[in-house]
Amino acid sequence: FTSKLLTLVIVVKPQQVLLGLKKRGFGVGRWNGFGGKLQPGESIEQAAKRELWEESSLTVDSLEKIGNIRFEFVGETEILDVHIFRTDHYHGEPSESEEMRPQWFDLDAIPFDRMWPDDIYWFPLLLQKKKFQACWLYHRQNSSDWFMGFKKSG
Ligand SMILES: CN1CCN(c2cc(NC3CC3)nc(N)n2)CC1
Repeated sequence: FTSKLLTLVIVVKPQQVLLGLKKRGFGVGRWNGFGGKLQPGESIEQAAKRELWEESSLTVDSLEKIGNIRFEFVGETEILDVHIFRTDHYHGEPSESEEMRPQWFDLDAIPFDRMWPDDIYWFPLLLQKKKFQACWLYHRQNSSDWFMGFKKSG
């Protein structure tokens, strides 16, 4: 198996969370935090800050590393190793990019039915400022329906 390092940044205000609607590419049509791949020579945190800026035009002083989820897909050999960050302090106003349309959501109105199915399991932990690790095994039936289960961690 090979693993691909990816970043995910969730921007939180006291009563709201910033999500972006993915306009193209992997996860198109789903609301998610902001993130992407690392460029050569970049640390994970540098990549996370860059992707946040590219996709939402927000800048941050600091990111808090709060989680790591590894996604395996039945029948595929590449594992997605997603490093998840939270920030409560940012600069600027969110604006639409080619990749993402940002929108603030009340914490009791997070659109889990239009997000990746794993999110409903770990978003509450992020909002409670808990740190977590998880492994998911996804079955990609066809382009639309996915189902998944915890993969024995390790
Ligand atoms: C740029 N990255 C892509 C992967 N990603 C994912 C993935 C994910 N589930 C995996 C089955 C796909 N779930 C969330 N919430 N984010 C973060 C952003």
